Amino acid sequence: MEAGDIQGEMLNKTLVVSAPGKVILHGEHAVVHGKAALAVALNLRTFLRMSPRDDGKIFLQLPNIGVKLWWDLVQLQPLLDAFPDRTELKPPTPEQLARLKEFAGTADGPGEIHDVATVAFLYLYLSIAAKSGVLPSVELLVWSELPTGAGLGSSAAYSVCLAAALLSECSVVGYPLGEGQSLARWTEEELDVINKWAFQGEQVIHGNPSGVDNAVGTWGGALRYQSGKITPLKRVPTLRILLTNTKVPRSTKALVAGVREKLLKFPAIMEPVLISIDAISRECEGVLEAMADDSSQGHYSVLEELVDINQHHLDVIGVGHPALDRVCQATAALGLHSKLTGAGGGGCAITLLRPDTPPSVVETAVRDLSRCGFACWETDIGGPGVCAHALPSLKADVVKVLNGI
Ligand SMILES: Nc1ncnc2c1ncn2[C@@H]1O[C@H](COP(=O)(O)OP(=O)(O)O)[C@@H](O)[C@H]1O
Ligand SMILES: C[C@@](O)(CCOP(=O)(O)O)CC(=O)O
Ligand SMILES: [Mg+2]
Repeated sequence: MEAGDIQGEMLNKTLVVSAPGKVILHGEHAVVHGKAALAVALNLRTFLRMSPRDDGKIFLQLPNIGVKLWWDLVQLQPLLDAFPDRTELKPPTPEQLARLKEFAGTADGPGEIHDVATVAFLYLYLSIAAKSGVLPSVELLVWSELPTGAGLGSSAAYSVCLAAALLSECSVVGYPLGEGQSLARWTEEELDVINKWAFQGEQVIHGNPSGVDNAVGTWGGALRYQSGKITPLKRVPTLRILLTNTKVPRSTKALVAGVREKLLKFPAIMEPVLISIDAISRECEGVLEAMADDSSQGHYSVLEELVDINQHHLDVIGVGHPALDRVCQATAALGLHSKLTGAGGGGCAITLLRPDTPPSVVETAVRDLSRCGFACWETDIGGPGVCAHALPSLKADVVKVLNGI
């Protein structure tokens, strides 16, 4: 395909999309090895604004990580050789990734975080261009309320936003926002397409993702995920969750690779731990369902025990961290129960609160955890998946960032 040789149809208007982060209640890491995970959408989102240009250039701005790049379409066009239009989506090959990394020229740049985000963008842009026959000249700005690299699925929210916007721009899916609407969602079939492409972005960022994070980013709400099968949890009670970001940096890709190594080294020891984590997810799902009809306090004791057991398991598979231990200890001193969430090794922990946990206990927990240098807040869960927005309908601070102010 030549840069000027447009075969497909372009949408050619400004798109604004958002996707939520997530909290994994149970099943992180085990889900990479075919076990079940329970995950819920967070009320913190990633936003993307994409506008057409008429100068044959592509601009990419990622203010969370200080990336500001641009390319000419004629520079990108030769890279399409590495992206044959396949009907079936295949994982990125090491050759494709090496070529994109070399092209992005980030080898002597500010490091892994920037490389990965840029290469994930280029990978999705070029694969969708190869599929649709459209190589659009656009400027993109992606900004997130989520901390990046902290276990709350920022990589998946980033991939979901890119997939939704690029697929819409190249008319692989429709753009659902009509005239006068402030918010709209794609059809179930289109969401399925967006989710599959977002998984490709996660493969670039994580190496070997399970797909749970992009599923929550796409569908929102609460779901059970196992080996690609997404089951919405319809009867989840309103859970109160305290989130703590230890601010210890870590990479999901490295942690997932570490667990795989341990599993290969000690299969007879590690596989039973993963089986037990799977059983915890199933037990938790049963309890959550029972709570929809009966809100007795006994259910909370079981949920708390499951949190404690799983935290120990996650330590055993090597994804704990002293900072996460401090969260568990500080909250245990107040009778609360915590576990890491996401890839661990630092990043975030969740603390389960009961409906009647007194405000004074929550305030003390927040104070104690803040004194450790952690960020800590009570959060809402179960928000919507990927959405298209009219820019003026978003919160003023988000509009400001998306306008590049
Ligand atoms: N808003 C964003 N802007 C740019 N890159 C992002 C953004 N959110 C996530 N990323 C990419 O995802 C990576 C973090 O992914 P990961 O290690 O899986 O952590 P998590 O998904 O838990 O936040 C970042 O290093 C960056 O490359
Ligand atoms: C560890 C894992 O289960 C979740 C990773 O989540 P996060 O990138 O830390 O937000 C990996 C995966 O499911 O792909
Ligand atoms: Mg991630």
